[in-house]
Amino acid sequence: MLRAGFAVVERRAEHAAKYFYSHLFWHNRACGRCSRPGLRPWKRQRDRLFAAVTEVMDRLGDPSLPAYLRALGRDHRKFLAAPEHYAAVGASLLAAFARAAGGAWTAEVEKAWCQAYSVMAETMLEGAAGAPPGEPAWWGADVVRHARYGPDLAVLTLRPSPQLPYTAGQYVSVAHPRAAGVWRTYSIGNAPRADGTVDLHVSRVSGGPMSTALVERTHPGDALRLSPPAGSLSLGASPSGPLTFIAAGTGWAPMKALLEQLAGARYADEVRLFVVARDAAYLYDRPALEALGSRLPCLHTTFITPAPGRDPLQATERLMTALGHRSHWPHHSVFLAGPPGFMAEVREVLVGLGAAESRISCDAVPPVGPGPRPLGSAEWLLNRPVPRWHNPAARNA
Ligand SMILES: NC(=O)C1=CN([C@@H]2O[C@H](COP(=O)(O)OP(=O)(O)OC[C@H]3O[C@@H](n4cnc5c(N)ncnc54)[C@H](O)[C@@H]3O)[C@@H](O)[C@H]2O)C=CC1
Repeated sequence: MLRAGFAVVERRAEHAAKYFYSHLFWHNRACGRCSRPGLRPWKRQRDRLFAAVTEVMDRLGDPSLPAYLRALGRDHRKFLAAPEHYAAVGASLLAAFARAAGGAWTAEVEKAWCQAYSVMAETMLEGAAGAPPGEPAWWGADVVRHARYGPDLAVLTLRPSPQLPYTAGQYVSVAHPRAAGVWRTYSIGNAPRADGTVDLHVSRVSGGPMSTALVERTHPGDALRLSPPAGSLSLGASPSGPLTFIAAGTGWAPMKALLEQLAGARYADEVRLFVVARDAAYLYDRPALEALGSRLPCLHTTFITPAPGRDPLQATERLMTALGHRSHWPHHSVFLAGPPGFMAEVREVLVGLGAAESRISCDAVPPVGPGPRPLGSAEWLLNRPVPRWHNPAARNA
């Protein structure tokens, strides 16, 4: 019943999202300043709200749902989310769903949604209350270095205080004083260091407030905020056997962190690395890679870019060819990071080449750019899109 009700609402997602935010801000004007809808395009707001609810719908009945909601609640501490905010959001969400669903929103559907929402909110609050003792809701982090690589790329080195506990491959959400009310997720681009600093690799997204602020308007001395680290991408307790790492664009960041960890462990088995970039100028971290190669002699790196003047996606085609020329995929553990479309495509090809699905590790990343054009209902019915994966343990409203 929950799914049926939501399916009707989803077809009028934009309308429901507009109604939701208007209702929420109208009825809770005192707490609405942090993310007034006018600050962000509706389409993107709609995508985030519905990606989050869709994720919950997809996991209904799945034993992983409570853990997912607890992680979401723990992460929402950075918004200072209190029980009264959950109640306000629930009231507005149900009002918006009822409005969008029209006659399909029966008393039974409403009752089922009320019950489901209160269980979800309680589980999230439980997650918030169960955060490790002493864990702050966010970390302050000073920018100690800001390196630009062309107009659209930067690597920032931050010093969080207190020290941020994390494992190689994890990510954090970032808030910036010049992008009010926005939290965005970035993978940490280094294995834990003795001095506690962390690197974030940022590719500017056109119209993206956070990536633009981080690339263009951030300087040493600026103070950012970081959420608790999250994500399940990891080498595991004792990696063994041949390993393949595939990175596209700034997806290089978590791969670099994992490779640094391997180098620290003096890993000696075969390690392949494919670095894919939209052009040669985006192979921005070659000196670090060379240094890594000298610490990890078993590392074999292939750089892949499109032919000069060709579409950036040609790099993905070239990668596929290169992957096809390699063998022994059933024995390789594969680690993957990059744009969501890239990861989906590569995963499919790897499985076709014989790689074991259970040995392919990646953290899905929600889109940071504008979403696709909303579907018309006919298109929706004929070709219902696969919901975009949203990992709320990390990715934020
Ligand atoms: N943990 C993770 O998985 C991480 C993911 N990312 C994501 O990686 C992306 C990096 O963005 P940029 O550095 O600007 O990369 P980009 O847009 O320059 O893309 C790099 C290459 O990826 C391939 N590619 C891009 N979109 C594709 C698609 N839809 N289908 C197939 N291949 C595609 C192309 O070959 C392109 O040359 C962002 O979406 C970011 O969210 C970034 C860091 C960590």
